[in-house]
Amino acid sequence: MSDFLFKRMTLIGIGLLGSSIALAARQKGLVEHIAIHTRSQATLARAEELSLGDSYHKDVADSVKDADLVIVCTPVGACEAVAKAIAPYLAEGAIVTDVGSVKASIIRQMQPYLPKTVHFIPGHPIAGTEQSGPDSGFAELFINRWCILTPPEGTDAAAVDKLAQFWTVLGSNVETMDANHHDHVLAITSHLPHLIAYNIVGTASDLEMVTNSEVIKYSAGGFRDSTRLAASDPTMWRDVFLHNKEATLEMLGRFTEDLTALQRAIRWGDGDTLYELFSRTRSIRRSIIDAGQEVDASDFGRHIVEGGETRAEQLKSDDHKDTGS
Ligand SMILES: NC(=O)C1=CN([C@@H]2O[C@H](COP(=O)(O)OP(=O)(O)OC[C@H]3O[C@@H](n4cnc5c(N)ncnc54)[C@H](O)[C@@H]3O)[C@@H](O)[C@H]2O)C=CC1
Ligand SMILES: O=C(O)C(=O)Cc1ccc(O)cc1
Repeated sequence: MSDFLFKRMTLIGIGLLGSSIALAARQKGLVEHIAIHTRSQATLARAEELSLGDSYHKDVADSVKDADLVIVCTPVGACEAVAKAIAPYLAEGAIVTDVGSVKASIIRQMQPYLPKTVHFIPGHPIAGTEQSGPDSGFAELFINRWCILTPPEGTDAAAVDKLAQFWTVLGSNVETMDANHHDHVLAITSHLPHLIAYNIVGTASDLEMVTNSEVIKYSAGGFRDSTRLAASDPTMWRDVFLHNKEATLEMLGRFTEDLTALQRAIRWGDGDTLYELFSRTRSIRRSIIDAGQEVDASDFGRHIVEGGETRAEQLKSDDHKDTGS
C-alpha cells in the first residue's frame, strides 16, 4: 500500500495557485505523480524549468488520463471550456475540483459536462497574493488559511473528506458552504476590496491636478497600503466580477450608499458621524489583527519592500503605530 493520498494529481493552469499546490503537495508527500497542463506553451516550459511537476502536457486530455485528482487552477472564465475538454477522459472515481474565487458560476459552468462517475467538489483556498504566474508560487501559501469547499447536494461524503484531508495536510482549515453563500461572503471580504483598490488607482491616475509621479512619491500617506490589491492579475479579476455579478453589485450598492452618507457628513461638518464610524471600524479592524488573520503564510512569498521590511513586518509596525488614541 502506498502512503500517497492520491496517485496522480493533474493541475490545469500553473500560475500562482497551481504552482503553490504543486510545491506544497510535493513537500508534504501527498501525491505520487504531478501532471501539468496549461494553455500557453511558454508557461508550460517555465513550469518544467522550475520542476513543478513530473509530466507536462500540451494536450489537456492527455494530462487527466488516469488522474485520481484533477484541480482546475485557471481563471474562472476558462472553466466551462476546461470541463468540456476533459470530461470524456476522466477516470472513474476521480475527484475534480478547482480553486476559483467564485463558486456558483463554477458549478453552472462545469457540472453539466462532467460525467456522473466522477466526484465534482468545487473549492476555494482563501489564500493568495497580488502576484501571478508559475514563478510566484510557494509551498507555504495555504498554511493557516481557510479553504472553502462547496460540494453540490448529493456529493459523496467520503470524497469530500478525502479532498478536505488534502487541504488540511497543506495547512488549511477546511469548511464546507453553500456556493451562493460563499459568493456573497467573498463579494464583501475579497471582491469589493479589489474593485475599490483598482478604482482608487484609476481615479488617482486620471487626476489633472495631481501627477502620477506625485502619487508614487507620496504613496506612504495611505495609498500604498490601500492599493496593493490593484497590482493583481487583470484577467483573473475581470472573470471574478463577470462571474459574481449579482453579489458584487449588491455589495457595491450597499457600499455606495454608505459612502454617500460619509460624503454628506463631510459636506455638513458632521464630525460626530465620522467619529462614531471611525471608532467602530477601528475596533473591528483591530479584532481582525488580533485574530491573527493579517500576518499570514502568504507573506512568505512576498518580496522584501523598500526599507528591508516585508509586508508582514510593515503591517505589524503600522498597526503598532496605530495604537495611540
Ligand atoms: N491569485 C490569487 O491570489 C488567488 C486566485 N484564486 C483563483 O485561482 C485561479 C487561478 O489564479 P492564479 O493562479 O492567481 O492565476 P495565474 O494567472 O497566476 O494563473 C492562471 C493559469 O491558468 C492558465 N490558463 C488560462 N486559461 C487557461 C485555459 N483555458 N486552459 C488551461 N490553462 C489556462 C494560465 O496560463 C496560467 O498558467 C483563479 O480562478 C482565481 O480566481 C484563488 C485564490 C487566490
Ligand atoms: O492578495 C491578497 O491579499 C488576496 O486577497 C489574495 C486572494 C485573491 C483572491 C482570492 O480568491 C483569495 C485571495
